Amino acid sequence: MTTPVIQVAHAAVGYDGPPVLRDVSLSVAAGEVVAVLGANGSGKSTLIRAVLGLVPVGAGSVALFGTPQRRFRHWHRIGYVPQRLGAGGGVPATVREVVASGRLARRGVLRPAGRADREAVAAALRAVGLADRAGDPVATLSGGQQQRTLIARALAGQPELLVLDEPTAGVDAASQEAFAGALRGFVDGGGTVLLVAHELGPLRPLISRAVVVHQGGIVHDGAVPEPAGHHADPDHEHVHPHCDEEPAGLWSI
Ligand SMILES: Nc1ncnc2c1ncn2[C@@H]1O[C@H](COP(=O)(O)OP(=O)(O)OP(=O)(O)O)[C@@H](O)[C@H]1O
Repeated sequence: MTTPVIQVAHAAVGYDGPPVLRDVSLSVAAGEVVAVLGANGSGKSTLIRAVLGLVPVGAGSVALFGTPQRRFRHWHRIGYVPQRLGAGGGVPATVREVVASGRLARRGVLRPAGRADREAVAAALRAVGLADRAGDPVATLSGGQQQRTLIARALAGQPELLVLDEPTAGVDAASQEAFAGALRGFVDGGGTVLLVAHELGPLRPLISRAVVVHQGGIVHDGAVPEPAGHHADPDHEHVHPHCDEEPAGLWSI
């Protein structure tokens, strides 16, 4: 059996106060694209932050690429795009500069960018469809394009695992499609993805597994459930019969 990329075992995770997640276990194998679903405040972001060591794990354990998280040092193997982070922030950086910053963990701050760095940045820009905006200040881009810039920054580091917190939230349709294409390229190249999502949209065909967080635990781990209330959608496909087992209402839109 190959070593899981992510292995969370019986983890309790929280901030000050009672744990947000209790006895959570999750294993993600190489090449999987796992969506973390759940209602607002259910703990989706907390789960992925715990995987990355950004929130302490009180009980249980987390391992990355087979190494206990507290001993894990190869963070360049992981690309992370946090939730709703403005790429512009008033900084007059160009799209290319922001994307190039994703190379720093690989090359070290003091070594000048080499050809491999420039090629990785160019490939990441092409992957998200922003090659023609490379020289533009990030602040002049739409919200969706700024989000794509952040995804390109993560891709530029050539990670093996991408962790994305609501990458398509509030993003225009063109950017969602561009992002889905970039993600497909990443997965076709052998990458592994863990992402939080409210609406899967064009990402849906890429998702190999869904994990639903509810009331502090994982209540579903398997096929992507149908979102509650979306059966009336014009593009809703009836790929399954209606049944009582459907975890309706467990992830809100
Ligand atoms: N930094 C923090 N300090 C204290 N409590 C927090 C912090 N971040 C989140 N929480 C709490 O943890 C719980 C889970 O939040 P989390 O952001 O993980 O949920 P979520 O499922 O990602 O929600 P959303 O869909 O709204 O992003 C919430 O009750 C939230 O208030």
